[in-house]
Amino acid sequence: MSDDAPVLELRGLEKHFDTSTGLVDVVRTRLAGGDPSYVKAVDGVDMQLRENQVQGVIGESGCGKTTLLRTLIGLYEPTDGELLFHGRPTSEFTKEEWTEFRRQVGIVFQDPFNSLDPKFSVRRTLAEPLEIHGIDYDLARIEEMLESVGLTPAGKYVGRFPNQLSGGEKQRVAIARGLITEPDVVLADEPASMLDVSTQAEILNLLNRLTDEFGVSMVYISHDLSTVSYICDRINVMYLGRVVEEAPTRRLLAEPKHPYTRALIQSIPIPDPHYERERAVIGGEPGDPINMPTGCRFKNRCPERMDVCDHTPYDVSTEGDEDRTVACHLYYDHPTDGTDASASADGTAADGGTTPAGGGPPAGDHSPAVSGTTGGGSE
Ligand SMILES: Nc1ncnc2c1ncn2[C@@H]1O[C@H](COP(=O)(O)OP(=O)(O)OP(=O)(O)O)[C@@H](O)[C@H]1O
Repeated sequence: MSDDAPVLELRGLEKHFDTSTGLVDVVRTRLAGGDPSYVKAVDGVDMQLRENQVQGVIGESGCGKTTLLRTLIGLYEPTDGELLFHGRPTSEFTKEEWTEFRRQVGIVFQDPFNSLDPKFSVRRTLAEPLEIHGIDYDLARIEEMLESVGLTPAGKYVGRFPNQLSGGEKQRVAIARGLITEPDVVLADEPASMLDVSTQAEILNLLNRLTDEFGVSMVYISHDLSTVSYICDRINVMYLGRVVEEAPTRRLLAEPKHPYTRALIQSIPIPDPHYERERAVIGGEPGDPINMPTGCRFKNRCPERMDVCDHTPYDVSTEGDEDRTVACHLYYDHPTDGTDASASADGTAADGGTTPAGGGPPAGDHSPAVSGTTGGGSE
């Protein structure tokens, strides 16, 4: 495995679900001359998780976050694309490599109330992954781990069962379980969302500290931009199965590019009654992941929709400095004669004359088109 490769890398990862309910359904669809329909839950995601980095994935319900996480864990086989761990494609893993992968990738689930086995004491909960992976341990190792997650004195907790723990304590046990095999990566699925606000803050602070202390990288998924912003180094904004913007957290918050990201940021509540801000409303419904809209998937809800958005899928731009990407036509020059705008991504047909639908200002008034853009959409 390559040393300078990202810990985890996704290349065009896809996970589509067949919506046919059974053989009869498939035969009926075929007889009617149709093809089976698929839910494109994850539809071409690229991401790199570097050592000691925390990558956030944010998006509203149904955008594909959980499916992405389950595919990363290996619970779902990708429909297409590749998942690489330390530079090696998981599709080539041997049985032994999968076992090692499972040791190296810890998971913290959203619901601490259901993710712990009610019949297992805290001691057994932490001992189980060590035993599965044939790692020698003693009680001191378990107690040390409990102390690390703030369950002190550890002796008070080892013999307890989940029903004797508060929600926050349960989540600390779940985090301890995720870290006890000393993984390289932790995948966290909204680990604070089911806890009360003060406990949420404690769990976020704990994760922040532990990723530093244990030197682990983390993918943190949530629908809540404020928690993601708090804990993540970089943020991936996901919409209908795709990442539409990726940037370092600070840059994404200070200068969001994609209209969807801007709306997400404007909808974060500010706990100050004297502060007035125009709250963004993301009108309309997200598109249907079975019948994806042609062109841009966000177009029906986008306040900056242009003609080109109707027929050409997202382009991806690295905005010149290679440190962030945005998949939006606002960052390209486009021809005005209706030809496929993806041709402009290489700069050959650029004219800068983008005309927003509905008579709005030209795209350049919002964000000038940039050079150094990469290829067109892939639909
Ligand atoms: N096993 C499945 N079979 C068919 N469709 C599925 C399956 N799992 C998820 N989906 C669909 O895939 C899309 C993405 O779902 P997913 O749960 O990944 O989104 P999400 O962003 O995690 O949403 P939430 O925040 O509500 O959990 C949804 O349209 C969902 O209905």
